[in-house]
Amino acid sequence: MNEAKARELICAMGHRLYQRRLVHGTAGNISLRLEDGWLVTPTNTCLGELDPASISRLDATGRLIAGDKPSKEAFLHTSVYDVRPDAQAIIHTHSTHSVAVSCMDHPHGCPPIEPLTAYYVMRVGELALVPYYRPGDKRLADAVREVAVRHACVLLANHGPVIAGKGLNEALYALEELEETARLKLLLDGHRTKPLTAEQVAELTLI
Ligand SMILES: O=C(O)[C@@H](O)C(=O)COP(=O)(O)O
Ligand SMILES: [Zn+2]
Repeated sequence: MNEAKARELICAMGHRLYQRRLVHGTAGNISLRLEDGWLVTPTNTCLGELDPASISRLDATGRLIAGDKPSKEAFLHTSVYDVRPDAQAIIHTHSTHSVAVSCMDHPHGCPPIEPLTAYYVMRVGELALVPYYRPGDKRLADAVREVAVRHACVLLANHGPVIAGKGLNEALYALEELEETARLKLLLDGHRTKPLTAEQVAELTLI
């Protein structure tokens, strides 16, 4: 993709996330893969007010070659691109309901959100949970790398979601489905629920 166009797309996506209240303040970051590196949003920037010229341009080794200082999670984005050749875009947010679920005590080995609906399974698949590390910690990027091989959607404990997609729109739609299903999970708290069975999940495919 043409770099100028990619810069515009990142700014437009930041604006959409902000308008939809999926990000607030300066939380979250967005990246887009280029042929020889990638673009990532600058650190400490409001995603609703991005300037195309300030977007950080990193080369294939992760070195900054243009734009402002990159997101502190640039390593985390690289980890995902390294292990998911299909991923062209990544969105990380602190979307409220997803963060709420990320703060719950999940039994070891259980996904943080059960397969409550078919659409959740088709858009998000099985959500991986990564233990808490300080934002920007290299260990966080390493932990994400381990699970991103098998999971396009990852939830960082006490932090928020990281979503990889074939494009920015695909990542956004998965993020929105995750956020709405996290809300459903919280609404269902205290109610007897009946998630889909393994057989029902198996007949669904990610779209
Ligand atoms: O939670 C954090 O601090 C980061 O993961 C984040 O969301 C924003 O960091 P920058 O992209 O460095 O602004
Ligand atoms: Zn964050």
